[in-house]
Amino acid sequence: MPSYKFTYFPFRGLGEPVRLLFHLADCPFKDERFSFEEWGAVKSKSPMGQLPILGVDGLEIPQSAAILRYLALKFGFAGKTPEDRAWVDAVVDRFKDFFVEFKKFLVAKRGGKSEEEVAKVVSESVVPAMESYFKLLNGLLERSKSGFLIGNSITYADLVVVNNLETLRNFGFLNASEQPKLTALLEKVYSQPGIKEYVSSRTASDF
Ligand SMILES: N[C@@H](CCC(=O)N[C@@H](CS)C(=O)NCC(=O)O)C(=O)O
Repeated sequence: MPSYKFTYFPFRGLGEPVRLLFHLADCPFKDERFSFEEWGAVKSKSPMGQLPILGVDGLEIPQSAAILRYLALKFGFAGKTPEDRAWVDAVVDRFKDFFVEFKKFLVAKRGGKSEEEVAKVVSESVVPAMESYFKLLNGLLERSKSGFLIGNSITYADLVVVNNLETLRNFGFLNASEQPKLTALLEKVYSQPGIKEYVSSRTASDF
């Protein structure tokens, strides 16, 4: 088995789905978490100037979605058919579209903007983007026989979506009574062997 090292910051962000995938697959890896200072010292030598980065026997692979797709194909969580794999990629790409809008909220909130400015970002960017994104996810779950987003078993699309749903829940954008299907997906993914133990022991982070 290759030696895996996964490097990201000490929060969930774009890195946590990869950590969840390693735990789901029960595959050992070095979970390296850089402070911003540690990252600053090595950023210029990194492949694309950003984290996360996956090390595989010394080879560095950047970009969260590329890392997830690479590992999920190896571990069997990328979708069982070519069509399912295409839809898994499509859902992750759709998440990225949503995240462009949602990130505006995180930047405003963490950048010390006033309550009014944050509220403007929420009403102009987050709420409209969330409506269409949630509509897609609910539609997939309505048609799903497995309770997962695509096909008959868990895929890395579920991990990406659920990690972000937790962030949305932490900031008050998701509640169980309004979004029962999305909440059920979150609970189903978090109850998977490997993930369940990891989630119950990890350090909580808002995002
Ligand atoms: N498209 C990239 C985005 C990566 C990204 O935005 N990384 C941020 C943290 S979430 C980062 O490295 N920030 C520090 C920096 O740019 O120096 C991916 O999905 O991996």
